[in-house]
Amino acid sequence: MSKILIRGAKVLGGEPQDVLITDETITAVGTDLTVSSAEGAQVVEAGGKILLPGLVDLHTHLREPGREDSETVLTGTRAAASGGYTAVFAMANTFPVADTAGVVEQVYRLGKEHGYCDVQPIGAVTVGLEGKKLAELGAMHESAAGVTVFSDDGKCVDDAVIMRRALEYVKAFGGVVAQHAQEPRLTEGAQMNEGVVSAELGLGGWPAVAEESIIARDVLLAEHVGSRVHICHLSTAGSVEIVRWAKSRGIDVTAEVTPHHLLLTDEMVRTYNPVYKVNPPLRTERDVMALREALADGTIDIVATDHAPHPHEDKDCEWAAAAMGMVGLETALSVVQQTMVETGLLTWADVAERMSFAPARIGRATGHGRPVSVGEPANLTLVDSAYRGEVDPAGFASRSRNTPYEGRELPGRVTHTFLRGRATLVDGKLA
Ligand SMILES: NC(=O)N[C@@H](CC(=O)O)C(=O)O
Repeated sequence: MSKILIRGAKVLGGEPQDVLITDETITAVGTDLTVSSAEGAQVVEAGGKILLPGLVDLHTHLREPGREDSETVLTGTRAAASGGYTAVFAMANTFPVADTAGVVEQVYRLGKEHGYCDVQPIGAVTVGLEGKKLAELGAMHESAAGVTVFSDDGKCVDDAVIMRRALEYVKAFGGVVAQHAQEPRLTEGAQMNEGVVSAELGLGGWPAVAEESIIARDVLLAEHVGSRVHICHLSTAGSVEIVRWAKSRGIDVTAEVTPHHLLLTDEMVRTYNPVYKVNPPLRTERDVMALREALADGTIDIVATDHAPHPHEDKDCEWAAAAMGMVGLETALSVVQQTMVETGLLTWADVAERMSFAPARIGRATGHGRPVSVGEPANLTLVDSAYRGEVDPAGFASRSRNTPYEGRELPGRVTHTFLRGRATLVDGKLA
């Protein structure tokens, strides 16, 4: 029997408590466990630190199979553990595409084998992400991977009939379609947010309406068929308004925002540094403020990283040729601390809701996003919120280094992560 005592941590940011883990389970939570049941336990001194439920990322690109030069299930789940995650949902835009039971089972098994973080594969909505023909959604759901989230992320399911059918199909087993909202015709040749900066730089603009028009259509489709839709990476103030309206109407919609859309704006593109090139693009200060407010008031349900690793050669080139995407697993919590907690918009308990409880609910991740209480699986994250330090990508566990935060000071550091009672991260080092 293995026992770990986490001593004096502020559980969800509240009063200091001791938390006892026995094997895989939380077996005691209280103010002084040292004398009683905790005898013989290995002690983790956590005075002043915040204890959260293990984080859950609904939007991670692990790249395996096919682009192991940028990330693998092993390196990606090590990055996840470093960032405090105990479960990640792996996007389907791999090579081959995760559009069959075979591919999703492979990704699922790799996650289990490596043991750093649970991997829940996301299945493609359409065969080959081509938007033409529904993939085998039922077979992926019934496979060992038990897929519940389907997405063509990287591409939009732009055909309204295909989207309708997908929504109808997943309804039968309580699944959800996660839409990458990007009207393709409106974003042909787009390189950055359409606005003042794109006009000045002479780069192809990506209008907000390309995102908003798809969200408007899809919440109406979800209402029409009585199904559940999730909107990936909201990036505009208008998208927030549409989701707010849909929720007020009782439509079953959930939405995510990435850490980078809570912090960075299209002003960064003036550097022409492709590290800032991402899909959806960085928007304006007004959008950033609307996204923060929406995450605070619950219009946006969760923070999801959209961790999109790319090798050096795909990013270290001219803007137009560069791949889109940023890594995010290892900096997400720090960015949320800076933009949402230190601004007074969220408490740590709210962070637990938006980065663990709610994503686990949306994706039906069994055993994750559970309260820190007796009898629950010990999936936990310990955060030193007082820490201040510059981001050094050389220390990343991810195989890729395409972070927009290199050299930037960010607050907070995950010191320990526990996956079912086993430490995957100890004192900031992978176990
Ligand atoms: N978010 C990104 O900028 N990139 C994603 C896919 C995508 O959404 O384009 C990727 O897979 O690299």
